[in-house]
Amino acid sequence: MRLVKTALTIAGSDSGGGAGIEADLKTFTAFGVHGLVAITSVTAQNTTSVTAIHDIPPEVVAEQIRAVVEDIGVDAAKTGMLSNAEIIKAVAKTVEKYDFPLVVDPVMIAKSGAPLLREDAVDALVKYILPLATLVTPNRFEAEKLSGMEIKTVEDARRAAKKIAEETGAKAVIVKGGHLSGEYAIDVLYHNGTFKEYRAPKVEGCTHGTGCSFSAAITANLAKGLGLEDAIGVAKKFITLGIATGHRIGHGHCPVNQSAWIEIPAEKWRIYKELSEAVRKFEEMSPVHLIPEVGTNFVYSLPLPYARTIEDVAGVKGRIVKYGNSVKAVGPVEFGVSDHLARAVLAYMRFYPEYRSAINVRYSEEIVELAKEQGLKVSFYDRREEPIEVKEKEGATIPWGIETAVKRAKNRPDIIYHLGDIGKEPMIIIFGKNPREVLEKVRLIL
Ligand SMILES: Nc1ncnc2c1ncn2[C@@H]1O[C@H](COP(=O)(O)OP(=O)(O)OP(=O)(O)O)[C@@H](O)[C@H]1O
Ligand SMILES: Cc1ncc(CO)c(N)n1
Repeated sequence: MRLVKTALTIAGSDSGGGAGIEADLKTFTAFGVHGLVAITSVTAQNTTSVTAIHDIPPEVVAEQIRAVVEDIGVDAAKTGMLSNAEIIKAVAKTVEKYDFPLVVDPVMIAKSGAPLLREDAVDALVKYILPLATLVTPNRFEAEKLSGMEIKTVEDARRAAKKIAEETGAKAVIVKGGHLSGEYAIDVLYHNGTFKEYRAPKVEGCTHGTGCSFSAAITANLAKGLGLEDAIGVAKKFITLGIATGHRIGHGHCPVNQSAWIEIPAEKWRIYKELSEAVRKFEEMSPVHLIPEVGTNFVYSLPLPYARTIEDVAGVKGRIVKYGNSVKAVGPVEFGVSDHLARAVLAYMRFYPEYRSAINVRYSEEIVELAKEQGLKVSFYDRREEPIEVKEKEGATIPWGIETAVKRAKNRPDIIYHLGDIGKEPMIIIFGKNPREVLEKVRLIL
């Protein structure tokens, strides 16, 4: 028995690695599915344009499908860019022999505006491929073309989805709402005579390859045995995260980040382990005189672009406190449990993205002097200089303070302190790339 599930993508290559086969393979990997490919066309493409297209001979496309189905086996498949009518016919003739679910992304035009399907091939797509589809995933413009209707609202999208399903014989149709206006990205599924809506807040981010990655995510989850509606639900979460966390590369539409789905949980686990270990070592050092009245926290953030809010920063729940002659972590390491120190590290990362860990310790002139003697760079901010608009904005003091201190220093400061204010204890914050480096700096001042 084969333990790993397999998914096949029949699509074009995007040299920019954002859409097409490349997006599909990364998506399959993110879901733990073994990816198989049948390349239909090679495009020279980046985030701004498509500059060349070289179609693969139809018989070679068909042979790629046959080769993997007959040896390895395919649990689910998708089509992307099919480019011309001959490739469409060859693909249809080949896949109709097999019974795996087929997701059809009716790719017509790239985000950059380049046509990826010949005008005269739309009819072939409708005639030969759509009747074989378990699901068709048109965006607004593709759905307009396939239904002959104008689509401006979710209500229009519903009518178009139903019409496309009824006219083409596709088992289900989801009209994607990425290109409709509004606060939410709403996709409308028509399946078994009923409608279902999938909605997510529209996010600012990277949208090259959204359609490919979305349909690949549905395909991967069908391969894993999920029902259609559940597979779409997972894919919707996946694509929203991928858009929000895209790396800003290139000069045009930056690509969806398919890795976020697995990278974030994996990083969180590493952070949990490293920080827990460092907290244990800090307790062993028993630095009672370093613990301020409000207690110490020790934080470690996800890397950028994943570090967005305090929920992305791990800290010690209940902080680290004095306990007789020793120091003790009150609770375990968790994400989202630090407020002040998490904001400080997020603010610091805007200037020094690799410095993701910090600890706060009691302020005293001696500690600051000792740190300087040990060669640590020190900067500070004065809460009394805080502009009124910053004071009035919830959670703005610390980012302002860190920014002020960073800008005041000539070189990157290892330590930032402030002298407190009415009702605010003065404090020292020590920064490092990771908890181990932070602990080394703590040792220097012990
Ligand atoms: N800004 C956004 N915020 C959240 N979700 C979005 C956004 N843009 C698109 N989506 C979602 O991404 C998925 C893909 O939809 P979209 O309409 O962008 O596909 P597409 O136009 O085919 O993409 P492609 O660029 O690959 O051609 C859908 O679930 C859609 O709702
Ligand atoms: C190869 C390829 N397939 C699909 C898309 C969809 O955007 C693209 N840009 N490039």
